[in-house]
Amino acid sequence: MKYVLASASPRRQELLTQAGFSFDVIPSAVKEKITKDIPSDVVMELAHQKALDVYESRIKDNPAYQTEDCIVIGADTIVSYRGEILGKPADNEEAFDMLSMLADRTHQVYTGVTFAGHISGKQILHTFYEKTDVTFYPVTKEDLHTYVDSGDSLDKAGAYGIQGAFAIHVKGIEGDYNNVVGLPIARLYHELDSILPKEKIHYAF
Ligand SMILES: Cc1cn([C@H]2C[C@H](O)[C@@H](COP(=O)(O)OP(=O)(O)OP(=O)(O)O)O2)c(=O)[nH]c1=O
Repeated sequence: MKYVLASASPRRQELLTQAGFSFDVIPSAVKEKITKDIPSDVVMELAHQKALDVYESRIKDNPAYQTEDCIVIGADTIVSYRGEILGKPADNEEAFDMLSMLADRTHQVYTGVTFAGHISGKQILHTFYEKTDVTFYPVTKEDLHTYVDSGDSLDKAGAYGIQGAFAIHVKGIEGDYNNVVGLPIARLYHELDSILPKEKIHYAF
């Protein structure tokens, strides 16, 4: 079994490696197009676009991937607060505004995941999402500025990384921590398990 991660995110690569998978990395260059408006649909739509883009442009007709079963994994993460969808902030000002809105409240983090590939000659296309609730303590303006000025916000949905310095403001979470970081690895394993014969899921441990 060959796995391909359709992502440039170092966090997703780390999580998949930690879980014992070996895989190639082929980031998707697809121009993401949102046509849905509820968060779970948006992340599934974007994960689908990323996985399918890599599968169709780099895998499907590539002889190097024809001799074996292959699954491309695409993922997308967004933050949602009261129906508003927050992706990556455009600049520090937007990052500050996002974090001001999220401070002292509970918001949701959604990650969508798509498997696109071929197993025993049959096409596979499978998508799911996972949701985690995250609650922040109240955060002073000064602390928000310090964090945003560190530059950690810009490549992250909702303008924070739970795995970094912003962890000091996280009061609690309900659900899968890894889902917030960008890949719900336990759900991913169980979804693979639900669509593949057990002997086909090759991982290191
Ligand atoms: C909320 C949160 C998000 N993030 C990250 C995960 C994702 O990398 C990023 C959301 O952007 P995405 O568009 O989901 O992913 P990406 O652009 O980083 O990578 P690719 O499209 O190539 O797969 O935010 C954290 O690292 N920590 C957090 O606490």
